[in-house]
Amino acid sequence: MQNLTHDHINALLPPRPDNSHKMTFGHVLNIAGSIHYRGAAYLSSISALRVGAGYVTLASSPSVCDSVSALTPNVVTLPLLTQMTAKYDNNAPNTDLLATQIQTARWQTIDLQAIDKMAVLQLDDKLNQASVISIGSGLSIGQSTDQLSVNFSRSRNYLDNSSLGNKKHHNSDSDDLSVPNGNSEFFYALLTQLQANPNPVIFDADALNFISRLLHPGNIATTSITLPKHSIITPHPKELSRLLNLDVSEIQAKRVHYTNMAAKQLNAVVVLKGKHTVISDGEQVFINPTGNSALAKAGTGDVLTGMIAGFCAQGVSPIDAACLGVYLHGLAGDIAAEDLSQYGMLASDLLNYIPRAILQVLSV
Ligand SMILES: NC(=O)C1=CN([C@@H]2O[C@H](COP(=O)(O)OP(=O)(O)OC[C@H]3O[C@@H](n4cnc5c(N)ncnc54)[C@H](OP(=O)(O)O)[C@@H]3O)[C@@H](O)[C@H]2O)[C@@H](O)CC1
Ligand SMILES: Nc1ncnc2c1ncn2[C@@H]1O[C@H](COP(=O)(O)OP(=O)(O)O)[C@@H](O)[C@H]1O
Repeated sequence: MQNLTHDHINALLPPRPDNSHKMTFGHVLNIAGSIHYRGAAYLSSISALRVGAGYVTLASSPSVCDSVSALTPNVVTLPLLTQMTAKYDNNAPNTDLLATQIQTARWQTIDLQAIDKMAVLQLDDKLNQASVISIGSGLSIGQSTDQLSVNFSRSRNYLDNSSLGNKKHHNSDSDDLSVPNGNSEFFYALLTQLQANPNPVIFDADALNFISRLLHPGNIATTSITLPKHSIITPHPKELSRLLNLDVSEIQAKRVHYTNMAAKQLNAVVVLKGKHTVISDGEQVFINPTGNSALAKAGTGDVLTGMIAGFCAQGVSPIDAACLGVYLHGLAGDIAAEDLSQYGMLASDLLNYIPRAILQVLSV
């Protein structure tokens, strides 16, 4: 077990070669945000750029993409299935009915067919192109009203039934996994799609809650799931308690033990958030000394997810990216609190202090 230090973090910072271009520093695909959590999509996207990623694409519902674009010119957006949303969203909330309508429509309407294909291929291309994928910040666990989830689910149905590729069809009925609604189906489809992805994948917030539901349908642990090879998960204590099916008090009493255990069980880097955040890959364990109560404010976890993704995009290993992200996130909070107080700092303020934290680490 090791405490993170300035020197350690300084040594982990990725190089910035002079002879470089934006793709030298990697591409983050951030699947985030939903109708009530637009801020999370913004915070997790900008923070990836703030730590040096060259390019961030936000994949979300059209309305979230619009909101984020209105706030910042720095994020590229991928509105999922825009045309289908416009055509169908208000008319037919039933996913199966929609899938049928789409199947019918694509033979009747040449434009719609082209648009559908383009939209689905766009997302598939981005999954393959991205150097790192982050998923979950503000991705609502709500029921069928969640626009993004329903859209993605539709896109998978469409993709599976179309001639776009030889995608394996996910038949939820024949699966051990519980797939209780469209959102889980959406996440399961994404998880399946990501199995073969060789690049890091970061799961946060509601993505973790989906994983918990797959692990413990009806609170009975009946199955195991496999995360992509280079996964990082960033639970707060309640989220880890859901993942491990334990009480929060039990997790908090043995933070190092359970972080390590989860890392081994899920074969992932685990970041257990809170004061003295614990980071483990199942072998090494790091404890973070930075941060203060200014960070106990809505949205700071979304900033952390983006920071870790931004370092992964630059080719840093998952465990090192987690250490860099956590330490600099806390340090940015410490510097911000000197200016703004622990009372007054906002998650959006934290974004502006990330460069100062990096400068401080570079100065050792
Ligand atoms: N601007 C935006 O768009 C924002 C969007 N956001 C997005 O919203 C989504 C849902 O986020 P959320 O905050 O509603 O749910 P979540 O964090 O699971 O809390 C639920 C309950 O869990 C508990 N609990 C929480 N932390 C704990 C801890 N450290 N230790 C122990 N327990 C803890 C606590 O329950 P209690 O203990 O009070 O019973 C709490 O009431 C998510 O996708 C996120 O990305 C947010 O980031 C905010 C800004
Ligand atoms: N008292 C504290 N001291 C240090 N860090 C904290 C403190 N409270 C919260 N944090 C940090 O702030 C972030 C909060 O993340 P999270 O709980 O996911 O919030 P949200 O979902 O609102 O973004 C985590 O990185 C956590 O470690």
